[in-house]
Amino acid sequence: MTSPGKENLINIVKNRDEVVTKLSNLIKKVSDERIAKQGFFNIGVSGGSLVGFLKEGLPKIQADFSKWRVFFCDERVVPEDSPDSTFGRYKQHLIGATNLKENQFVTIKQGIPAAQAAEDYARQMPMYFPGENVPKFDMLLLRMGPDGHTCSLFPGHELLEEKSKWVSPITDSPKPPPARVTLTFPVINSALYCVFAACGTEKATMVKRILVNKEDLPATRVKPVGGNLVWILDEAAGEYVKAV
Ligand SMILES: O=C1O[C@H](COP(=O)(O)O)[C@@H](O)[C@H](O)[C@H]1O
Repeated sequence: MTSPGKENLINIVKNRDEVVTKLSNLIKKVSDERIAKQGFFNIGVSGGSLVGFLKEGLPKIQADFSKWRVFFCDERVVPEDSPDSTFGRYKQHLIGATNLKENQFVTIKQGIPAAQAAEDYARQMPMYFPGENVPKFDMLLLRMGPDGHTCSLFPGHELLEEKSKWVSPITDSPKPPPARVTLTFPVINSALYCVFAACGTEKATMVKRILVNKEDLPATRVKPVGGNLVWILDEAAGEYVKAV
């Protein structure tokens, strides 16, 4: 059961194709609502397998992409043409496949140290979130790594406790590459929608630790205050979880 206007917290669908479809339809719905209300849609995207989901799903939806402003939940401090560059992968797979243009991506500067890149990214934000004490994204598309990390927020790392910065550098990421820039929890938990999409048996145990056991892991700390938290899982990833 869902409350009116609220999304299901946990959605379990049959397979990866249905995850992609459900995710894309939710993005379209929220994009339409936000554009009708404010004239634009501020979305934050993650890297990893999400790029593949969006590459398949977004070309099939009729969203007004011209009104989108695309930010990065995290980014690796590497040249844009590196296979590790999240922007590089979106540029390769989404621009052209959708009506999104390169200048709609709010990118993280490369060729400078992570600390400066994080400052520069944070400095760009007020332009897109005028008058907001903390940027309130319309939607953040998140992933969960095998250790429970999300964005570039890793288990046990001091960045989990960051309370004031909107964006932080990290230079000791346990997952390579080590230098990255990430949104912090104050921003993540201010979003209107935080959406995790995950597939496959390899995610099942970590999904259980987060959604059933509620262990204190980075992905468990995603709890948007006054917003919606949505998980979209296939049957394999959701093996130990009940849809609610
Ligand atoms: O390094 C990263 O990994 C996580 C998880 O990615 P996935 O491979 O499990 O899809 C991702 O959320 C993050 O953006 C990325 O930098």
